Amino acid sequence: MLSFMENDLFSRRCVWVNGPVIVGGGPSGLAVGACLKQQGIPFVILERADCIASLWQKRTYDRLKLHLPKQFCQLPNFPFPDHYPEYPTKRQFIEYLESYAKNFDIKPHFNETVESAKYDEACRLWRVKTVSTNGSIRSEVEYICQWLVVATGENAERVVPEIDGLKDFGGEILHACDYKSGEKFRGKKVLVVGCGNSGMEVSLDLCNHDAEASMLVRSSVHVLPREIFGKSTFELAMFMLKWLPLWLVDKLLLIFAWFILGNIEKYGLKRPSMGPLTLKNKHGKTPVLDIGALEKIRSGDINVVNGEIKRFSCGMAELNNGEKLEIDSVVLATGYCSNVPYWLQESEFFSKNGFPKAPFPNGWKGKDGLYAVGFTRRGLSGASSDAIKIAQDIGKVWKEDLKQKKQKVPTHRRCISQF
Ligand SMILES: Cc1cc2nc3c(=O)[nH]c(=O)nc-3n(C[C@H](O)[C@H](O)[C@H](O)COP(=O)(O)OP(=O)(O)OC[C@H]3O[C@@H](n4cnc5c(N)ncnc54)[C@H](O)[C@@H]3O)c2cc1C
Ligand SMILES: NC(=O)C1=CN([C@@H]2O[C@H](COP(=O)(O)OP(=O)(O)OC[C@H]3O[C@@H](n4cnc5c(N)ncnc54)[C@H](OP(=O)(O)O)[C@@H]3O)[C@@H](O)[C@H]2O)C=CC1
Ligand SMILES: O=C(O)C(=O)Cc1c[nH]c2ccccc12
Repeated sequence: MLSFMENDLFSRRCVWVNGPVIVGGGPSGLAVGACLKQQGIPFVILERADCIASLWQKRTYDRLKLHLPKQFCQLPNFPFPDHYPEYPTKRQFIEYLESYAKNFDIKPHFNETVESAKYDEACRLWRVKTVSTNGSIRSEVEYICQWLVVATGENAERVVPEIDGLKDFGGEILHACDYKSGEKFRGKKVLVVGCGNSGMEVSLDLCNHDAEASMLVRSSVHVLPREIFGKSTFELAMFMLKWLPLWLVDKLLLIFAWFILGNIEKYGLKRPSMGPLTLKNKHGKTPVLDIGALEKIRSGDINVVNGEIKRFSCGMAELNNGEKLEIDSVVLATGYCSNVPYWLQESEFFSKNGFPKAPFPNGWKGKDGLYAVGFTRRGLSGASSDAIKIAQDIGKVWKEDLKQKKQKVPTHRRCISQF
């Protein structure tokens, strides 16, 4: 390790990593780490936050629960405790991840943000640069490694739309990732922009805290019941997909949804023309799994507003159709995006939107030792299947290298023993 300090406020180091560098200490990074540990392969995880799974610990609301049953959300080689409910709470999921990291003795480097990563053709190694600040001290580290595993997630950055007049609005405007609870909005008129799972659940939470929630739907949305005839919709869909084509499973899901939820279009929730799983596969748009918002929409407690925001003014949102909404606060449940294009200098494997170009199940491996985990648009189960494949793939090369090194060892040992 080379290390030098230029002055008190700035340090720069260069570190050789024997094994892969994993960028991101969320469920995906931890899963790869655990699978590598099992093969005795060392690695370094770089995490920009001061904890593991920062999305879950810092950027989600209090009432959040997993919306897929627990068997689809557990990471490799470490099941959820038996006493966990079918849909663990956010706290339980975080505790599970903490014990996962402890069980496999995974210790990420916290507070280190990867700002660039580049393959050095000359030495055939990756150069990964991180920045961390501790008070007034800025530290830069360059990690050099043979393998780079991208595990920064599909939800790395918030999407904040540019809407005229946001500055003139006057009330509170926050993204869903900063929303914790409806407590502080009691009695307030809140506009929730977006009707994905976040928009629906934030609206429901606001309602449960006696706030007046309006939810803006600009295009369309698939709402499915979380359970169909007592069985999880997701599980049922996965089961049907073993025997039936995607389009047919989509049709059946919509028939069941119609049977259980009725016609939701009359509440302003227009369904997309593509089926729910096809849409998820093609465009990554997750269907809403209803956990109670629909009932509040039916009863009129959540007010669905169709349209797009034209501009904000003082205490007001004006829509394209001329409608004006008087509101106190705005929650932007407008989704997330990948941040890979900001730091990874590579354009063959990753596309401009920060997702691997190859669709599932082929988007986990690039060339020159580059891997991606957790970009399958299949939630935690997709991340787990990527992690297993990546660790196996690295393991093969690792064992081969080890064999070659061992073959060289006797001569080396002889040399030493001659002294
Ligand atoms: C509200 C919400 C609920 C969800 N519920 C479910 C569910 O019930 N079931 C399911 O299967 N999926 C769910 N998901 C999908 C979600 O993608 C996964 O749960 C999971 O968090 C993905 O793990 P990940 O490690 O890939 O990404 P993340 O959890 O986002 O972790 C990525 C980590 O990388 C770090 N990072 C990012 N950029 C950098 C950088 N440049 N340098 C260093 N570190 C960096 C981040 O700080 C973060 O800790 C949910 C998503 C959201 C937003
Ligand atoms: N309990 C759970 O497990 C939960 C899981 N999640 C997951 O987290 C991920 C992210 O979900 P979510 O945060 O809901 O994001 P999504 O990307 O799913 O939804 C974003 C919503 O915002 C709308 N939108 C975006 N920009 C604008 C704009 N400028 N004006 C009006 N509307 C806009 C979109 O509309 P349009 O369709 O027209 O683009 C869409 O309705 C998903 O995978 C989801 O399943 C989230 C919450 C809870
Ligand atoms: O909640 C998410 O973000 C997920 O990605 C979980 C998920 C993967 N595939 C799905 C299909 C229907 C509903 C949720 C998911």
